[in-house]
Amino acid sequence: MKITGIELRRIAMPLRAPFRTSFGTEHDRDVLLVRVVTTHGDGWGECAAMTAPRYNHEYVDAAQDLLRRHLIPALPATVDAHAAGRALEQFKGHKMAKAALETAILDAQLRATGESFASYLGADRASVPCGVSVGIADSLPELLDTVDDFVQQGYVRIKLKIEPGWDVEPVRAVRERFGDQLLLQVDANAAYTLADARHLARLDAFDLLLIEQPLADDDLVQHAQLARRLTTPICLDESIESAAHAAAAITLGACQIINIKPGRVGGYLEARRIHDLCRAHGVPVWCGGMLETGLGRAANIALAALPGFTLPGDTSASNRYYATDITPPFELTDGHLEVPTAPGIGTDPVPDVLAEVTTTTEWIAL
Ligand SMILES: O=C(O)CCC(=O)N[C@@H](C(=O)O)c1ccccc1
Repeated sequence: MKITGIELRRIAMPLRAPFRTSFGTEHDRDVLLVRVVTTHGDGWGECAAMTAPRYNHEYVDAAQDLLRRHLIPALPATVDAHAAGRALEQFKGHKMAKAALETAILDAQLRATGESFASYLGADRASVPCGVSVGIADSLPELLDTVDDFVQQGYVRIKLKIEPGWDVEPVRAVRERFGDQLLLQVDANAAYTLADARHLARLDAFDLLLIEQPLADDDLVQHAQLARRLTTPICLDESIESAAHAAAAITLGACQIINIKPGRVGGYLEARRIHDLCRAHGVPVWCGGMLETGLGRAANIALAALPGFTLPGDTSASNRYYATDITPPFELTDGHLEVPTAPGIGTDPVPDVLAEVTTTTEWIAL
């Protein structure tokens, strides 16, 4: 497949409501989309990087700059997703920028061969159960109303963002209101230290599925020490940027579950490698989210349909974050989303909506 040019497009996506985590509050997403134009058709990739480097070290302006200056010029004239991945290995880090480019190339490649992401990646399900991520609220009543709304919509799992000062009480309130049957987990986004171990152990009383990324992203050893002091399984997110990281975390006992985000790990090929490794070790995985539009969401749903994804992911419906998605919306049915079956990622931007939200476009001829 020969690439004739690549479009770097920025879109402004206002969130339906502010989304607060331990590292800040998101009000809108400034999203970088990569469109690869090839001799066999187009492909789309969505960059997960946020406006500021708060989730991890990446941010969207840096991703676009890196794509323009280094990643796109490094692509071989004739390319497929594997060749692109190999070509980009010469550059350190910046997994989200690399993932967006590799995904766009994989999308173009699969649209040309007529194969869906789900089929190519090895999905074994036609729909996936969906969890939802609930931000830090201003009060317990507000939190309970939000959770109630999502439970009524049919979400099969609730994830609560936590931080010091907002952890045990919100979890206790949700458990008391919604009972012990509700699948419930928490996400700290690295807000705690090992000194908080005794406090975090108080969460063991609430039968949580997992506690996600309690400690710093670069500290597997302390996560392993914390794991020995909790009964709640530890799930890692920010700490796992590759299959090698996943192998080290499992070997050290730093986690019992892994949240796989294709952007964070450099793309869907590495995401599948992590899935395969975890499956071989009996480590459950689930698909995390970065507030993706329908383009990234479509590819994530396909990934979430692989056999080792045994826990509901953050693959929520489009309307969880956006009043109008740039693709036909993904809508929950009985707590599940249908896995796209059309070639490639299986969906396309709606031209008028995309034009409406576009802030800049940049064309790079190859
Ligand atoms: O549903 C989604 O797409 C978001 C799920 C979610 O909570 N993402 C978190 C996270 O740390 O995993 C997040 C990432 C980046 C920015 C905000 C929130």
